[in-house]
Amino acid sequence: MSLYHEAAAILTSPSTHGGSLKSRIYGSKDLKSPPAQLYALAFESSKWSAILKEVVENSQLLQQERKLTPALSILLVHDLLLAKKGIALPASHGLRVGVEKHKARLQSEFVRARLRRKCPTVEVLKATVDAELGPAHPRWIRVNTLKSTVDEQLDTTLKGFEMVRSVQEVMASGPTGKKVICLDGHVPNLIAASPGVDFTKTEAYMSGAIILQDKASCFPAYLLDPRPEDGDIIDACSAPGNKTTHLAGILHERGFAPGQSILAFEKDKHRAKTLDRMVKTAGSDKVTVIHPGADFLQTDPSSPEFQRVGALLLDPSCSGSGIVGRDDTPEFHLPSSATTPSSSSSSKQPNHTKKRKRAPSSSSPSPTPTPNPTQTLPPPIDDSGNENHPTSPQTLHARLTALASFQLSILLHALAFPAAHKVTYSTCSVHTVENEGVVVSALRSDVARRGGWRVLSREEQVRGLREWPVRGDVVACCGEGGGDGFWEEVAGACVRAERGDGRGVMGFFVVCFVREGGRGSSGGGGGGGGGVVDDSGDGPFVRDAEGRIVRDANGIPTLKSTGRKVVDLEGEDEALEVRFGDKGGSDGDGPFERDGEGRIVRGPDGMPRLKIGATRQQGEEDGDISDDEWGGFEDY
Ligand SMILES: C[S@@+](CC[C@H](N)C(=O)[O-])C[C@H]1O[C@@H](n2cnc3c(N)ncnc32)[C@H](O)[C@@H]1O
Repeated sequence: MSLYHEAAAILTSPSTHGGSLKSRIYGSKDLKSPPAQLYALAFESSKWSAILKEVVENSQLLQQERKLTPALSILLVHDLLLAKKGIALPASHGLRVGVEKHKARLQSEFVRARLRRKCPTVEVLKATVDAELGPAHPRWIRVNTLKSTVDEQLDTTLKGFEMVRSVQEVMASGPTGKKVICLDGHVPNLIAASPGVDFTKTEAYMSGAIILQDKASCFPAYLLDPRPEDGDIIDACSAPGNKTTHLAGILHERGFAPGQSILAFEKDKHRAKTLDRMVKTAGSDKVTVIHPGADFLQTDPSSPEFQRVGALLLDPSCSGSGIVGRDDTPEFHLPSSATTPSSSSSSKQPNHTKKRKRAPSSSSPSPTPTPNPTQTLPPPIDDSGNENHPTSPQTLHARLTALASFQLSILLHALAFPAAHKVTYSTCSVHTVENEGVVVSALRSDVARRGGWRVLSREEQVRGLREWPVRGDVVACCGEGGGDGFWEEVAGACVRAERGDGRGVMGFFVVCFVREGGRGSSGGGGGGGGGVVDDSGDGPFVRDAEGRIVRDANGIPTLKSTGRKVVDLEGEDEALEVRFGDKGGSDGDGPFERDGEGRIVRGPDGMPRLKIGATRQQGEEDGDISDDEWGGFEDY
C-alpha cells in the first residue's frame, strides 16, 4: 500500500480506537511507510484540508478522476501544491499522473482560495492556517509521588529544560522548539512542559514515576482531598486509572491509615486490564483493590464491605466533548464528490479526528437535566473510547439526556453510602446538562436531602481550586428554593476548565458534595451542617443586616450552624519543601520563595509560595489570566 493509501486509511478509519493520530501511527506494526513521513503527511494534510477541500471541489477533480477517493484527493493535492518535493510517487504512477494532469486548474483554484481569505501570499496563508490551529496544548506531567518527587524529575527527566513563570510561556514555546517547563500553580506535583515534547520514551514514564495527565483531569482527586481519616475511598469509574493513582499518590504523601484502601470499580473488563497495568506500574497496587468488570451501580452501599467508605470519586462516562486530542490533530475535511462545485468549505463530511469546539452553555434551570439541542455536536468518540456519531441535534439531545440520567444515577448511588462524607463528581464534557444540570438534580433529590448533602463551597476547597478562576455556569445552576444567592454559591462551588481559553487545559467539570459525618448526622437545612437546599431563605452563612455574606480578610465566611469559619487558615505556615536546584526563573532562582539552602518553600498543601511582589503564577484572580493511554493510556 502506498504512503497515500495508508494515510487515507488512517484518517478515514471509522474508529479512532488506539488513541491519538501519533500513537496510532507510531504504535502500528502493520504500516509499510516510515511513521514520521506518514504522520507529517496526515497532520499537514488535515491542517490544510479545509482549503484543499475547496480546491478539489471547485476543480471538479473527483468528477474527472473516478479512481480518486475524497481522502486521497486531499493528500495528493496537498503534496502537489504544498510539499517541497511534490507527490512522493514515481512519475509514472497512476495516482500521480491522474492528479498532475490537473495541476494548472488546481493551482488556480488554490490561488482563488487564498484570495478569498484575503492573503496576498502563500506565506501569509500558511501563517493564517497555523494561527487557526490555536495555541498548542502543553504537555502536563503529574509526578507520581509514590515513585518520585518533583525535585528528582527536575534533576533527571527534565534536566536541561528552562523553567519559566507561566503556562502561557510554556504554550508559546511550541513553535520555537525550546524545551521549557513551569511548575503548576494550582495542583501540587504538576508540571507543564512544552507542547509536542514526547515523554513516552523516558524511563520516568515507563516506570510510572511520571504520569501524563491533563491538569484539569487532576482536579477531582485533589478536590476530594483524601485523608487517612477518610477510611476507604471508592473510585467508581476507574479505567484507565489516572485518578485512581492520583488518589493513591496524595494518600501516600499523607500516609495511609492502617488497612485503608482505594476500591477501584471498572465495568468494562478490557479497560479493567489497562487499569490493572496502570495501578501496578504506578506502584499503587498494594493499596488498591480493583473490581474488574464490576458495575458500581450494582453495589450495595449498605454491604459490610463498604461500611468504612468515607469518600468517593465519580468520573463516569460522558460525551467527552472537552477532550483535547493529544496531538491536537486538526479536522480532516473531505471534499464532496457531488458535481456542483462550491466556493466555500461549507459542506462537511463527518470527520474522525478529535478536534472539538467548546459548545455554548445551555440553560438548564429544570431539576431534570435538559440538553440544549443547539449545542455543538459532541465528538465522534466518547471518553470511554466508544464511537459516537450523532447525526442531528435530536440525536445529540437524546444522547445527552441518556448520559445525564446515567450520571445522575451514579451520583445518587454514591450519596447513599452510609459512612460517606465527601463525593466528587466530574466529567470531561462541556455540556451543562452533564454537569451543572446533574448537580442541580442531585441537590434537589430526596437522597441528597435526606442524607444532608450539600456542595463544598469555593471557600472550603483546597487552595489551588479555591483560587482557580473558572467556575460553574450560573444560569444552569438555578433550581427552585434555596434562598437568596444559594444557587449562585452552587455555581461558584462548581469548577470548570475551558479548553482553548489560554490556560492550557482540556474542557472539564468537577464539584464536590459533602456532609458532616455519615448519613443522618446533620439533617437537612443547609450550610456547613450539611443541608442541601437551604429553605431558611438566606443560605448557610452568617449575613449582615443587608443580607451580604460576612467574610473575614481572607474572604472566608462563617457558618451559621457552628459560628466558625468554614476554612481555618491557621497552620498554613507549616512548610513542605521542594528543591529546584538551579533551574530558576529569569531572576536566577525563579518566582518562588526559597529557604537558606535555596529550596523552594511550599505550603502544607504542597503549593510553592510566590516571592512577595512576584507575578502570581496561574493562581490569578478571577477572570484575569496571569496567570491513552499512559504507557498508552488515555489522558482524561
Ligand atoms: C471517564 S472514564 C474514567 C476515567 C478515569 N477516571 C481516569 O481518570 O483514568 C469512565 C469509565 O467508567 C467506566 N464505567 C462506566 N459505567 C460504569 C459503572 N456503572 N460502573 C463501573 N465503571 C463504569 C467506563 O467503562 C470507563 O472506563
